[in-house]
Amino acid sequence: MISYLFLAFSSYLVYTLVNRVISLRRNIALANAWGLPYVVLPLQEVGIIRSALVGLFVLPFLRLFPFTENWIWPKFMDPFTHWRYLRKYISNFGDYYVTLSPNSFHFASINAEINAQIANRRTDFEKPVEIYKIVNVFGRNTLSSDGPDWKRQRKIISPGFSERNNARVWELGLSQGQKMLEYWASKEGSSVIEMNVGNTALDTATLALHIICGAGFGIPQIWPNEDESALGDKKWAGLNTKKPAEGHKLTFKESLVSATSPQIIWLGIFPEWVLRKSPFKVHQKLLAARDDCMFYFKELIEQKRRYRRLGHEQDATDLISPLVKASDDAELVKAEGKGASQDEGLTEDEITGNTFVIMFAGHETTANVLHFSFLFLAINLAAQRHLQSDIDDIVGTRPSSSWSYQVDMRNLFNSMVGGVLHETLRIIPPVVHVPKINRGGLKQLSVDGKTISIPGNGTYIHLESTTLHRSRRYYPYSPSKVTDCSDDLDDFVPERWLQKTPNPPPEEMSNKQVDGLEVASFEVHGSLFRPIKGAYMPFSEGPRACPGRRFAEVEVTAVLASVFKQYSIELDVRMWVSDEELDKMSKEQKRDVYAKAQDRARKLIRGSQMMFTLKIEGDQVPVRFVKRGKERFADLEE
Ligand code: HEM
Repeated sequence: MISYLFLAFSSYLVYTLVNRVISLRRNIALANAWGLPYVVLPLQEVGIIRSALVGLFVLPFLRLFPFTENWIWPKFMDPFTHWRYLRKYISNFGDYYVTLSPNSFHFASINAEINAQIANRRTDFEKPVEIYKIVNVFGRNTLSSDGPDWKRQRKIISPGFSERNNARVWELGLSQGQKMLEYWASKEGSSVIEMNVGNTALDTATLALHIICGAGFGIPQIWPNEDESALGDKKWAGLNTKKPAEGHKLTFKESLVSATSPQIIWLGIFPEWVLRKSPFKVHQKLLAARDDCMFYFKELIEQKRRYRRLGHEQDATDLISPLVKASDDAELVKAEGKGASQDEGLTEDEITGNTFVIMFAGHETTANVLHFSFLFLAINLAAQRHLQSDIDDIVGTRPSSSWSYQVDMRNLFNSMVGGVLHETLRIIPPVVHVPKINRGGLKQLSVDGKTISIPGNGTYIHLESTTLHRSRRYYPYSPSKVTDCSDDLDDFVPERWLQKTPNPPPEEMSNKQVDGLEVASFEVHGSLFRPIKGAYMPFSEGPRACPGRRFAEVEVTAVLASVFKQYSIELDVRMWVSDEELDKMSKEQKRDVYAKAQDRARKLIRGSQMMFTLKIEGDQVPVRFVKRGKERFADLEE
């Protein structure tokens, strides 16, 4: 009996092995036939969970064997190889290449011409929605849909991203920037002159959450040092009070924080009924947060409905009211017997799904840009001084409460403030690559005057932003002042975005609408360097580009300008010397100690890990915000 079992098992193994060898040879032949440079891998995975498993188990296992250090293929098995190794290994292959294994054929591009074609041919190159299932925990949504389903949802959410909404983001960005400073000043050991902040990521996350709640949902939020009376008549139990609504464990803010944490991955691994029976606290806490969050979403949606019924619809500038309106209008059409409402509205499940996705996609991304901008400016004091001088030139001595969206936003965006925003997104984009899939037949693309073919039948495509954004082909550069590299494309140099002559308005801006959105006035006749199409991809491009791009740009511009108008940021060097010791130091000694802090901060930023977006895990970079004029390292500017 045992020998029969053994025979059956060995036959199965041999069959599988032979099959794999045949498909690998076929994939290699395909790559050769189409002249695509390739790397062979034993396996490659896509999707948040599967690629996390490779990153957490397979690669660390290989690293246990020192002889694998010089092997190239494990580097390409890393789902985030472009961030991890930047240009190091990719440069062997040129602007595009294929990674293939017995059961997969993936195409990666760091070429602007290719990216622009792929991103704009939506039906040829679809979104691999199966890898976004995890964001369906609150219902179906635009991020995880494709085809007509996506088109319908996108048409409904887009009008919310209007100039009226951007203006609201502007006001909130300015006021929340101030409130974050007040919160820091209120903490023990800090004052309005000098604030110690151990981890800016936590507070930029709170700030971004407040802005998405305020401008996205119409629910103002308060900082821990603020009193609920600051909410005036906009105080709603649980939605923005310090205590949860009756019968709930968490407030809206707390439940949002949990529901968007990496723990959410459990809901993608196990069905809900399994998690409900799980003895682990982490699973029970996650489900409780999910349930509370769903309760608050429903409350919020009901609130928008009531508001509409009271006839206040015209005043609504948030992103959720258009979803509710579309669903109510479709219901009305249905009730009147005029038919096909499902082609126009959203189901209740889609309203909660999209509410969550707007929050999820818009919160952490923007918070990260602010966090890394702060750190880069603390490292690069000369750039910070240039930023402050531009802010002073634009807003003078006017208080931030009087800065206008129409004029000041445009001017700040086209100055070093916009330079810092673009440079941070260039170096460390929160979304490191844009995935696509070719489900159909062979597709042709033109590149550098040649035609290349992309095989079909489920070829995954990765448009890799981190390496693309470091290409000498697309970005102005000079020799690095930080390393011995002959270009500074790995360094934070926001000045590279400033140019003397304004750009002509881009083609699509001359139409009244961009992707269904109103023209954003601050980009028309902008003077910042404008990379060619497909070369700058933090927000993706084409019909599936981020609808929240302007929301994020306005938010970051407002917060940076309001903070740096009054304060400077410096790395906290107390890990090496006390304040008293520092006061007695010569300029050279101060330069040395600051260099240590810069070096440590650069290393920690480079070590950022992908947890939905790039984040510094573990040790953080402590900083100090000091009133302008009170800087300790003002004389060190490079
Ligand atoms: C710096 C901040 C941001 C970055 C870097 C960013 C980046 C992106 C990228 C790359 C995509 C395309 C993803 C893909 O195709 O796989 C995307 C989609 C999306 N983003 Fe953003 N985003 C940002 C801010 C925002 C904000 C503030 C909002 C909302 C308030 C938002 C809402 C969305 C939504 C709803 C989608 C899905 C669109 C669709 O598939 O139709 N994003 N974002």
